[in-house]
Amino acid sequence: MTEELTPDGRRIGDVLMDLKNITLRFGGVTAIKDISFNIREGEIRAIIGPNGAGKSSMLNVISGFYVPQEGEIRFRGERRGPMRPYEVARLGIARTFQNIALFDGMSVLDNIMTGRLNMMKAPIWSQALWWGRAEREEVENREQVEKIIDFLEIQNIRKTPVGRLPYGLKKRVELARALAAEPKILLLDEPMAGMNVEEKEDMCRFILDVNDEFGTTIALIEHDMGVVMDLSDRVVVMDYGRKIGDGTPDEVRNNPEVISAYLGVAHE
Ligand SMILES: Nc1ncnc2c1ncn2[C@@H]1O[C@H](COP(=O)(O)OP(=O)(O)OP(=O)(O)O)[C@@H](O)[C@H]1O
Repeated sequence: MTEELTPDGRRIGDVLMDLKNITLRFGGVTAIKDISFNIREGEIRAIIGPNGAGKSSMLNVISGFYVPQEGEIRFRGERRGPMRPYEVARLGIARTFQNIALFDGMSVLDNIMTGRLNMMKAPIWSQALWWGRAEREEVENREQVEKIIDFLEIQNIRKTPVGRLPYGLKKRVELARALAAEPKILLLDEPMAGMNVEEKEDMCRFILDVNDEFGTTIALIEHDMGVVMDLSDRVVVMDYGRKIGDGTPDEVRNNPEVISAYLGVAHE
């Protein structure tokens, strides 16, 4: 295994996911054009670009939700074919959504527990009868969920129905639910969208802490350039479905094509 230390002392390992020559079309629209990049173990990888650049499409390809017409995806060196959502979860990929997708009427605790559903191994009859393995699993699930609740500092709202929470906390609960699945790769779709400055700072801290404490690899899409540059180890820049930049935040910041295509637009 190759391992590198980042300037702030975090460990970045081998390539975890390798995407080669990915092309994705919707009818006549080519959302992704022949893009290759990889995600290394332990890193925080951002995908940025102007509106319509193809970022969400790319996140959906990574998560297995979209199957590209061309190209190859390897996860831990193994070629990944089309998969069902539960197979993706079993592989260790979890995500949050741009528009929060929680159960408003359910408590914070119950919402986070749903993140563990894919991990239940006991057969349904033993779950129904509450015996042996099912009971052990339930205890394990609760322990893991409690750990995450402590970690994300949401103990005081554990019984609150999610619908009553302010936006920033809902986003934190969504992060908690994704973490409950103990993912190898966590995909975050605009984790800071709609947040005020304080909520953004909290979210940034939690993302860094998750990466640090659990060693979770993180891929994210985010419009807030300050956040992206602060958080990420490497950044892929997309424009009109093409990749126009890929590198450290500094490399990307100084890439002329990126400046004209994206940063230029953002500062107009
Ligand atoms: N399900 C779909 N059906 C048809 N076209 C789509 C679909 N999803 C995305 N597209 C098109 O693919 C292109 C890329 O869209 P995508 O949503 O991936 O971009 P984006 O960079 O995430 O944009 P934004 O920042 O506005 O969310 C756009 O032209 C979009 O209209």
